[in-house]
Amino acid sequence: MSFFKRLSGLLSGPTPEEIAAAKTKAQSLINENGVVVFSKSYCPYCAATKRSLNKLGAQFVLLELNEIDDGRALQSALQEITHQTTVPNIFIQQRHIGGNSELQDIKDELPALLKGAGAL
Ligand SMILES: N[C@@H](CCC(=O)N[C@@H](CS)C(=O)NCC(=O)O)C(=O)O
Repeated sequence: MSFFKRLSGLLSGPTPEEIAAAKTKAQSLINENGVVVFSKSYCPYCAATKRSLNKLGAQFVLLELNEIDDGRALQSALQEITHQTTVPNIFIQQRHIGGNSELQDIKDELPALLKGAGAL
């Protein structure tokens, strides 16, 4: 992508077409994987989520939205799908868990959920 297209995207935000494409991508990722975490690499809540999942030895698909071209479009798409505006945005076996707080709230049932999702 050209520098100017990237800069104009940063200033104006994602287009409806970009959000629609991101929605399809997010939904496919969610449908095709046991555990998906939409994250930002500098986010402390995301770090806590990744730490918890890694501690249990879980396999998960991780997207660092601040590091990919369609990250902002994906965040808007996720907002439309889940009504959640923040990261981490976590899915286990196609179920929307929520953010890190919600993940920590279900810590006790997490190993069973992860096993059911084929992530352990
Ligand atoms: N209660 C939420 C807090 C998450 C949160 O505040 N995340 C920040 C990043 S550290 C966020 O998404 N801010 C808005 C943004 O980055 O667009 C959780 O436990 O996941």
